Amino acid sequence: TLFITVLFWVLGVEIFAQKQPQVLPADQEISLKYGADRLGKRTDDAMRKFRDNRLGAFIHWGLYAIPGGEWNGKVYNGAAEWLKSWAKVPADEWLKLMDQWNPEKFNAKAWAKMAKKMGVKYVKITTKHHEGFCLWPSKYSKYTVAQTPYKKDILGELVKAYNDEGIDVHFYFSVMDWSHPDYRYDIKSEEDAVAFNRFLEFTDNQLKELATRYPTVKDFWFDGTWDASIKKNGWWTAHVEQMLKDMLPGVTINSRLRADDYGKRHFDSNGHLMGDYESGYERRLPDPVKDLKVTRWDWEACMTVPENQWGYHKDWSLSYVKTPLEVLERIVHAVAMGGNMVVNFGPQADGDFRPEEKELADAIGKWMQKYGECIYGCDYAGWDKQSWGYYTRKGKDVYMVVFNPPYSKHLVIKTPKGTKVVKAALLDGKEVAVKETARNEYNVDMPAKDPEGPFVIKLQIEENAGGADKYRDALT
Ligand SMILES: C[C@@H]1O/C(=N\OC(=O)Nc2ccccc2)[C@@H](O)[C@H](O)[C@@H]1O
Repeated sequence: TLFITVLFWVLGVEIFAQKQPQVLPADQEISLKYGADRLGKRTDDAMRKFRDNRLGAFIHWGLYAIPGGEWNGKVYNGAAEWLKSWAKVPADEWLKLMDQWNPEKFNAKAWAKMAKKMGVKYVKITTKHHEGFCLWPSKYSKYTVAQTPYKKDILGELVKAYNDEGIDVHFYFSVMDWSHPDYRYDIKSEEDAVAFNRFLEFTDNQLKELATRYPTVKDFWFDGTWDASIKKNGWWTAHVEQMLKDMLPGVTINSRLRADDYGKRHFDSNGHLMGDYESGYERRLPDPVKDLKVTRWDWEACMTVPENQWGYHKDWSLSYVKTPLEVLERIVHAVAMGGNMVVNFGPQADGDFRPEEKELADAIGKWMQKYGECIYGCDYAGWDKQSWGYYTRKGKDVYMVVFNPPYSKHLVIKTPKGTKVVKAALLDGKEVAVKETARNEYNVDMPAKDPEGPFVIKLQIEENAGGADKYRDALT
């Protein structure tokens, strides 16, 4: 009996183990059925709009906003949207929070106006987070807004309000669903496999429901896809990407959804990006000197204002809260490296925003109003990073976004070979002096009047300017 038991256990583990790729010479690619289906950046209009939008906002709103990080009198300093996990609350007890879901201050039009004033071009909304509570009246779950005192379709109200303001809507969707009895963290038995296949069908149905009910959605941002159960079902992640693209031509899909034949995530076993843009830069950014590889593909970063709070937490004193300037620098840093930035908001349970978030939206909006042309439609300039700040570029225009003015009063520029700086001016047209100091090196003067905050200088350049120059390299 023992032998049989061990045999079955070994077989079981063997059958449900993650497939491993054969090892090949480095230059040889392995054949994949569920790897990247495209090499290089997408060049269609829908992707161009995704890229040109550059600045987005995240909305993390769910039952977790009600307790706001506190459970049974204990405040947890972990991410508030994970409180169910920190406080070890059983799903049925957690979902009883639905009886209190009645955001009497919720006004979708006011949310959309706030986003418009902030200058975001898109908003990513948590349709369903890990807790399994749906902001839309899904017919595949009993844990939705329809079964709360609020009753109405919050997601539908938000999609209309944002779209009416000309703001694109993206859907955050957590595959991991703590409310669903068929969710599995791993597949270790036939029973696991049967249950999880039921779960994948349920998930397909919810995704088709979202795509059908809200056809103006421009993007699906998948999360909750790191468990072994998903990595062992790379085929399903490829199927979901294709299913949504068939239903909504042009829709964009993030890399975090995807796992290939061997469970490799984001980048397949041959190193190619899956999905339409990399979504690994969460609360961190690529280094502007060491990580220039990211300029080869589309990517989108997302960030929290406290150190790590996506959902509403009642006590922001528990961690460092970024100032508007620190948020702004991250936005510019992302665009300067060819990426998008999504700034997170965690609305209160009553449907209003906390004062810090309203002040942040206002401050960012004021800057974008004045300097947004160095963000929207801009990309990596390809020039060496300097200490005073960041370059962005749009066609022939190169922008200097200055965060750290030097005591020398000169902003040093090093241009690529064959590129000359012809003129430099503030965005109001006022010129600032440019002096060539060496081959491909210039000093740009700080403006006479201190801009009192991060500001932009627009450069007029001449590329492939040939001809000998007066400089001699040192003979070393
Ligand atoms: C945007 C955030 O996304 C999450 N998790 O993200 C990740 O786990 N990110 C991650 C994981 C591994 C590597 C890089 C990023 C969620 O758990 C969290 O509540 C929030 O919705």
